Amino acid sequence: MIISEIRIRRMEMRMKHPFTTSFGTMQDKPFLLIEVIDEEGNSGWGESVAFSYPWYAEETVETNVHVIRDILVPLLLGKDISHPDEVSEIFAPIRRNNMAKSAVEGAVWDLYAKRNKQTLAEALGGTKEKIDVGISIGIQDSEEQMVETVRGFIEQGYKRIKMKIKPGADIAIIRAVREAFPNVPLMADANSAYTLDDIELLKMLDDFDLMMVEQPLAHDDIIDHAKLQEELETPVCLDESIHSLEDARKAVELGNCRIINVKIGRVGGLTEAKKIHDYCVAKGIDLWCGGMLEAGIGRAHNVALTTLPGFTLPGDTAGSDRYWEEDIITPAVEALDGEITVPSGYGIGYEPDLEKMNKYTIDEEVFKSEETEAAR
Ligand SMILES: O=C(O)CCC(=O)c1ccccc1C(=O)O
Ligand SMILES: [Mg+2]
Repeated sequence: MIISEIRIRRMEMRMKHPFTTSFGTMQDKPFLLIEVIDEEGNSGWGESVAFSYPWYAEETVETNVHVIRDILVPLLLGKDISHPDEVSEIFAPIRRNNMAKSAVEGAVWDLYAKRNKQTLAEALGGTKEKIDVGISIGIQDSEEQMVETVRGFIEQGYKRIKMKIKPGADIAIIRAVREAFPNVPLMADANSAYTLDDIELLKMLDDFDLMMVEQPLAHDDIIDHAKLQEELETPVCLDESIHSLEDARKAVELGNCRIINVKIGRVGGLTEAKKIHDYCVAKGIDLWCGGMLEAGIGRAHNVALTTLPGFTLPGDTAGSDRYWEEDIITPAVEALDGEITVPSGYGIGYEPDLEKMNKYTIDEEVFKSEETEAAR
């Protein structure tokens, strides 16, 4: 397939509720959608998961616009691609900028699956018809409020509860939730808010039968987490530290974690995510698919990835209604009793709703290959 046209759409949506992590609070969500069009006029869609502020990773919406427009589009436009894996090879000389790469590569995966009359899940080698999902809950104002918020999501059927924690909002909150719900699968995500100096506090996590603690230490660490894991019964899960298969291999070989949260954007795309999957299956490391508060396109990609058999634990891919008044795909992603039914349509399997998309579009830049321009 020939990559004839690439479009960058700047979007701006507002989440229903603010989301608070150890870094701060988010509610407005600017992001990018990438549409890749082939010589037959088929299109595939990808979403950049970069935020407007570089608190989670170094990329931002603006760095993604620059890297996609000025570097990735010129590398890809007009190329004849037989498989999306070739996109990561074409992008390999560019260091990092994984969310930018992933947004473009994801659109090519969707396009490829559509051309092959396959679901994206099938194109990736996925096997599940339904996926188990959990929920990620931001830091709340009080223990009571956290308990009530957790109660609401348990009633909706979510299969595991993740709570954000930070110094000063950790043990007491976890204890309150565990006492209220003795049997619910529970975990905590620190988004790098602790250091090894906090080891005595972190060891207290072992009292609450948590499934795991996610990224307790520095975002760029793969040494101290091993020291921590030695001291903890609770499994450590890495999120921010893992950008590639190589990072995953080093983390596992050093004993940094027993579980990995895979985010497509953070690792540079579906091809790399699949490599991490295959490695972790071989090593017996549990996986789950993380979230970046995505709108429909990114959410659909997460659903497809989660159908791979190594995604053994419920992920953060909740239903669209947890985030948005209205999503930009039809149907919206629906979580029923903690499960999402994988759609059967080709590609991502959800239709982009252009009317709704346009409503939240700030602007669009269109790039056409020379052949496409000449044919007009
Ligand atoms: O519901 C979601 O999409 C995941 C929410 C979440 O935990 C999160 C949201 C934004 C940035 C980082 C993280 C994280 O997993 O650390
Ligand atoms: Mg996390």
